[in-house]
Amino acid sequence: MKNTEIYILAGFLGTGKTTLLKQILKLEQQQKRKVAVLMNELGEISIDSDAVGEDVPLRELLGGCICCTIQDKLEGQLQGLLVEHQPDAIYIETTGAAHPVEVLDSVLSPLFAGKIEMRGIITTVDGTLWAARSQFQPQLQQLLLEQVRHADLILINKSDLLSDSGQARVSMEIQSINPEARCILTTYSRVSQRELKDMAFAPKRESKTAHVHKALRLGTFVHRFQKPVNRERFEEFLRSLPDQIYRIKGYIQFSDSQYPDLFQYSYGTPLFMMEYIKLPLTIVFIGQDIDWKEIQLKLEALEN
Ligand SMILES: Nc1nc2c(ncn2[C@@H]2O[C@H](COP(=O)(O)OP(=O)(O)OP(=O)(O)O)[C@@H](O)[C@H]2O)c(=O)[nH]1
Repeated sequence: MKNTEIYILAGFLGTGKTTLLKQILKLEQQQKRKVAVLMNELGEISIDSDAVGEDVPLRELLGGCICCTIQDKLEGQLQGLLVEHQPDAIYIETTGAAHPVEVLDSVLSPLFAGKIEMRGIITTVDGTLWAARSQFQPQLQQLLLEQVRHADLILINKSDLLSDSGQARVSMEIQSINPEARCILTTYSRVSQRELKDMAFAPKRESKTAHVHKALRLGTFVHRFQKPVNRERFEEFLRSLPDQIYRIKGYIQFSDSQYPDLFQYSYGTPLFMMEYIKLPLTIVFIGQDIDWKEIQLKLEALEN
């Protein structure tokens, strides 16, 4: 039997990993390959699991990052997927705060020797975020760098939001940091089967494996809305948020709508998508050094 291919999807919060996973699952389905997904999220609840169809075996690691607190659990979940499903490939979507090498370390455990073939690390980079990275604190800049440095395939995503000269500049910078990786400009993480097939795994030896994201002091907060909220007031709330809230996702219902919206927010940009089914109105926040009590009070005020 062929070894199960393993792919690690890395990249900072909101850069397009789940969008990429959806694309890949579609490509794999066309090839009629059997795949499984292991999804790690910092928050205690998963929003992205809906991205994976019911026919794809999915294991979730919630409430921590593979690369430190839940390394053992990753091994257990991976083992479970291998034994129960014997898939052709397993895609591991890491939290945006994960250091790719530390995730790689857990995958390359002797437990899986002879069972898996490590195919590579795919890193998604938000082109606009990269272009503005000098404004971020050093630990975050370091994490973005490490995610690029250790990738085998790099998607410079959200290229629709970059000018032509911006695309050229970001591509050149990223390629010079990691000349061995294939680097492509994408929108909505669109890759071809060929680009995935051509990827060659090449572990990079020297690395700063410090728990970069611990220094980032990222925290998560979950809020469950008890009732619909006013749209304008919610938008006002978003505008009042500190820049260090990197990511929000979840479901929200507005008082002028019959159904909830899937809500995505990365670096100040909100996106709403109507969902035509009733869903638990839960949203997850990820940010750095945030006074979550204050956020909670503001959210509760929206419901009054
Ligand atoms: N304009 C634009 N938006 C994009 C692109 N790719 C993804 N997005 C949007 O960016 C947001 C984040 O995308 P995700 O795929 O959820 O990002 P992620 O890396 O999985 O996020 P986390 O799981 O929170 O780390 C979503 O609202 C996407 O629709 C792109 O190429 N252009």
